[in-house]
Amino acid sequence: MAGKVHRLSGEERDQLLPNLRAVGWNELDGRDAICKEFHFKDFNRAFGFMTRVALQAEKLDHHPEWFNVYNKVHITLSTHECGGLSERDINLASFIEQVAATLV
Ligand SMILES: C[C@H](O)[C@H](O)[C@H]1CNC2=NC(N)=NC(=O)C2=N1
Repeated sequence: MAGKVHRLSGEERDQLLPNLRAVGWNELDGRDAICKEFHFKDFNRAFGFMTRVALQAEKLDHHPEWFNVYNKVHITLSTHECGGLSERDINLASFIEQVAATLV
């Protein structure tokens, strides 16, 4: 993804975050980032999910911080380039939701 990224303004957050909060994304304490834990039926589904997210992340050059144990995947999104939340995180979170909806 080329181009400048900026940290979301208060107004942008008011506009973009409620949809993600509604589906279980939370803002971190002490860090400008969002996170969510996904639960799948088994490891196979969890890893299938991660594979699909990984391929998209690579395409977007925007990578999740994540932790997997068996059927759980905990994901944190933030943009290093601007030191906080940007539109890229919102876009990747939306994609992640679409993938999860087909696998949970
Ligand atoms: C050089 C490379 O494009 C950058 O480091 C990319 C890679 N993946 C990234 N992933 C995330 N989550 N945030 C970034 O700012 C970021 N930057």
